[in-house]
Order: sequence, then C-alpha cells, then structure tokens
Amino acid sequence: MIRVIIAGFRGRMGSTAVNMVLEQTDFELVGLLDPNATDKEAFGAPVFNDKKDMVDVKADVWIDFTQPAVAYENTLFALENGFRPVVGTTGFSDDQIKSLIDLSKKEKRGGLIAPNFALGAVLLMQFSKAAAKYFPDVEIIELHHDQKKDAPSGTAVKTAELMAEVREAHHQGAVDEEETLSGARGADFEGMRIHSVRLPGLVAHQEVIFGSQGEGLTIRHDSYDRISFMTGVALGVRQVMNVTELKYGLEHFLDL
Ligand SMILES: NC(=O)C1=CN([C@@H]2O[C@H](COP(=O)(O)OP(=O)(O)OC[C@H]3O[C@@H](n4cnc5c(N)ncnc54)[C@H](OP(=O)(O)O)[C@@H]3O)[C@@H](O)[C@H]2O)C=CC1
Ligand SMILES: O=C(O)C1=N[C@H](C(=O)O)C[C@H](O)C1
Repeated sequence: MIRVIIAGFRGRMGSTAVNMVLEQTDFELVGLLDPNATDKEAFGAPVFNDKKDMVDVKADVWIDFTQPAVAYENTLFALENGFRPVVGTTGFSDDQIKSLIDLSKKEKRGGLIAPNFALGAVLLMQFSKAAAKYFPDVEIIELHHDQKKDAPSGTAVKTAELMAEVREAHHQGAVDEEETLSGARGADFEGMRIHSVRLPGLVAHQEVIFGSQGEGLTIRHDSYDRISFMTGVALGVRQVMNVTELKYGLEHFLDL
C-alpha cells in the first residue's frame, strides 16, 4: 500500500485527486490538509489545518494541489519530514526547484514537481521542443479558467524552458515594433512571447504556434476535465517510490 496525504483536498484539483486515490487498490488515503477545513475527518482520513501537526502521520507520498504562494514551503516540509512530494501546484522559481532537488538528493528521497500531469500536455511540450529546433520563431497562447491565480501558467513556462534548450534566444517581431497598449505583445521569455487568456468555461488549454518562411505549425492540447490530470498523478505517486531524488516534469517517468 502507498500511503498518501493530499494537501489542498477541498480545491478543484485536490478533490479530484481524493477520488482518484480512493479508486486505486494500492493507495491508502492517510491525511488531508486544508487551512480552512472544519471537519476533523473526511473520506475516512484525518483532516489537518496546519501542516506542522502532520509530522507524525505515517505516509509515503504528499500530493500537493494548493496555491503558488505556499507550494515551496509545502514541498520543503514534505521532503524534510519523510514524505515524497508529488506536486502539481505551480509558481516555483528556478532557484526554488534547484534547492528542492539538491535537498532531495541529500535526503535520498524521491519526488516530483510536474507543471502539468496530463499526458497530452507532456507530449505537447516534447513535440514543441522538437519543433523549436527547426522553427525558432514561436509564441505560446495558454488559456485557463478565470479563477487561476498565476500567469503565465506553469505549463507555458515549462514549454518555453524546454524550447529554450534547443533555440537560441532572439528578439521576435519587428526590431522597431511598439506596443501602443501596454502588454499587447505578451510576456517575453528569451524572445518567445507568452499570452495568457482567462475566461469562465475554460479548464486548461495551450497552443504553441510556430512560424517560418511560407509555413506555420500549431500544436494544441486541451484539458476539458480535471480527470485528464489523474493518470499522471497516479503514475507520479507510484514512480516516486522507485527513485531517490526529486524530478521536475512528468516526462522523467515516461518512455518518450
Ligand atoms: N500540475 C497540474 O497538472 C495541474 C496543476 N494545477 C495547479 O494546482 C494548483 C491548485 O489548483 P486548483 O485546484 O485549481 O486551485 P483551488 O484554488 O481550487 O484549490 C487550492 C486549494 O488549496 C487550499 N490551500 C490554500 N493554502 C493551503 C495550504 N497552505 N495548505 C493546504 N491547502 C491550502 C485552498 O483552500 P482555501 O480555498 O480554503 O484557501 C484550496 O482549497 C494551482 O497552482 C494550479 O495551477 C492545476 C491543475 C493541473
Ligand atoms: O490552474 C490550472 O488549472 C492549471 N494549472 C497548471 C499550469 O499552471 O500549467 C496546469 C494546467 O494548465 C491547469
């Protein structure tokens, strides 16, 4: 049995993850965290309001779908207290990811931070990296529900990071272009522009648009339902049991 804690269990993703964990015959839900929960128990597991009260919970994995402001401190807490983090929460800085990987190696503890657990989104990122080698002029449009706290999305940032590995940084668009309305050209990641759309009705979507001489290429992924992330979360929970360091990106556990 893999004993699992879920932080953020009342949220959109956390509640979907509760259902997923309860459905797996090799997972056991052993703890739930939410600062504003009033029940002492839910889904047969104890509920905590403060992570400091969870140090004695016997758990193997800490699933985290909370919010960007607490993602780093929660992951640090998990690693320091013997829980393997499987984190979907976004908003980590490069330095934070690096320091968490260093700590996990020191502790010899497996873990995963995945900006996107949907298998199609992971493929989109890999395909985008392959395309950027030959199509270095590229813009990202990410589209999400209007309650999302961070922009750009973690997926858009990771996509840009992967493309930056094979693409030389350069300015895109006219050298003398001018924004007559501030922000019109979006965020700038080494010259790649990232545009964030927030609308009710959306879940999570991304287009990566490449342009070249006389041709274009568009790669798109859609999560229509949060169930789309659960295959990846379940895979992550099982895989972190077999490794001794924290990985950044679900691709590390896929045969690509
Ligand atoms: N990697 C992936 O595949 C995916 C990642 N995400 C990311 O997951 C995160 C959560 O998204 P979503 O579920 O939509 O957000 P929600 O706002 O629906 O849920 C977040 C939950 O976390 C709770 N929370 C806040 N602070 C803490 C804390 N310190 N400890 C425990 N729980 C806390 C909130 O409680 P309260 O409301 O009471 O404050 C809320 O219930 C976001 O960063 C999002 O970008 C989302 C989808 C997929
Ligand atoms: O907030 C969301 O909903 C999502 N967040 C992640 C991100 O920022 O990339 C993953 C997915 O896009 C859904």
